[in-house]
Amino acid sequence: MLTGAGISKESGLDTFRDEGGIWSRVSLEDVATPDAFRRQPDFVHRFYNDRRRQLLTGDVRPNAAHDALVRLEREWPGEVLVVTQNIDDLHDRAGQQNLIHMHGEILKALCLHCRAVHDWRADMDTATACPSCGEAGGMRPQVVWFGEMPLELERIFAALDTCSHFLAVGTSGAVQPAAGFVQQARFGAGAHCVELNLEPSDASSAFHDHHHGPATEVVPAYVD
Ligand SMILES: CC(C)NC(=O)[C@H](Cc1c[nH]c2ccccc12)NC(=O)[C@H](CCCC/N=C(/NCCC(=O)O)S[C@H]1O[C@H](COP(=O)(O)OP(=O)(O)OC[C@H]2O[C@@H](n3cnc4c(N)ncnc43)[C@H](O)[C@@H]2O)[C@@H](O)[C@H]1O)NC(=O)OCc1ccccc1
Repeated sequence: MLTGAGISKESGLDTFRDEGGIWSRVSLEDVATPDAFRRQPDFVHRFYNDRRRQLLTGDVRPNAAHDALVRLEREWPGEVLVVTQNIDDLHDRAGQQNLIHMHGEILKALCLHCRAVHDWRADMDTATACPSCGEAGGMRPQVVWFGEMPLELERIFAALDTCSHFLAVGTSGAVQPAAGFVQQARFGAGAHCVELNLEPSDASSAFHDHHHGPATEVVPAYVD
């Protein structure tokens, strides 16, 4: 199972490429690359502080699509792996167990001095000190930026090589290597591939079946 920003849209979190999406307000080169963080760390911190605060406001919570994937996992214990491109914690809060955040988590922080990773719910800036080494100026959100290696790719590729079903939920298929997972599942493992998305994605042609509509409708309908 691969999920993207579309699964969290109905929980009140913006997607990236849709009308009025995040990348229509700010360019990814200015906030989601290592170079941007070197050039303008305070601007990057403000971007992630805003998204972290939005996630922690009470009215953003898992929706019926997140809950349906938890039911699927309970129905097929040990058989379901959810790989999310999302840095929010909605799958975690819904109770998903076998879950990989391949692009990191906004509620975690990484220290560039000592490489420690900490749970993080507060704002962060260039003066923030690392709870482990005490150094300031090296704290960054534990998220994967463009040009950086996604997390747990070995575990993901191993699952893609052996899966019988591959479902993609709420993703545009615009970003690699995630956008290529369907080809790997279909042609590497012979998996049956299903797209659950508001509209056809850039990778639509690689899927056997398509169920287009809001995630809170098409995911429970497919799972139950
Ligand atoms: C822009 C793109 C061309 N760039 C890339 O793909 C680059 C590589 C690259 C550079 N130049 C290239 C040129 C050609 C090809 C590739 C490249 N990729 C990388 O740099 C990656 C790292 C990329 C990670 C960047 N970080 C993110 N996020 C975390 C940060 C943050 O969040 O701030 S990416 C971010 O955008 C990606 C796409 O977003 P989606 O989740 O799909 O959201 P989007 O808005 O696009 O679409 C929403 C969809 O939902 C649908 N929808 C909307 N509402 C609903 C609804 N209600 N219900 C259902 N569906 C809905 C919409 O219809 C739509 O289809 C996600 O991965 C997301 O995490 N690293 C890497 O390649 O390392 C080396 C490597 C090489 C080989 C093997 C391994 C490693």
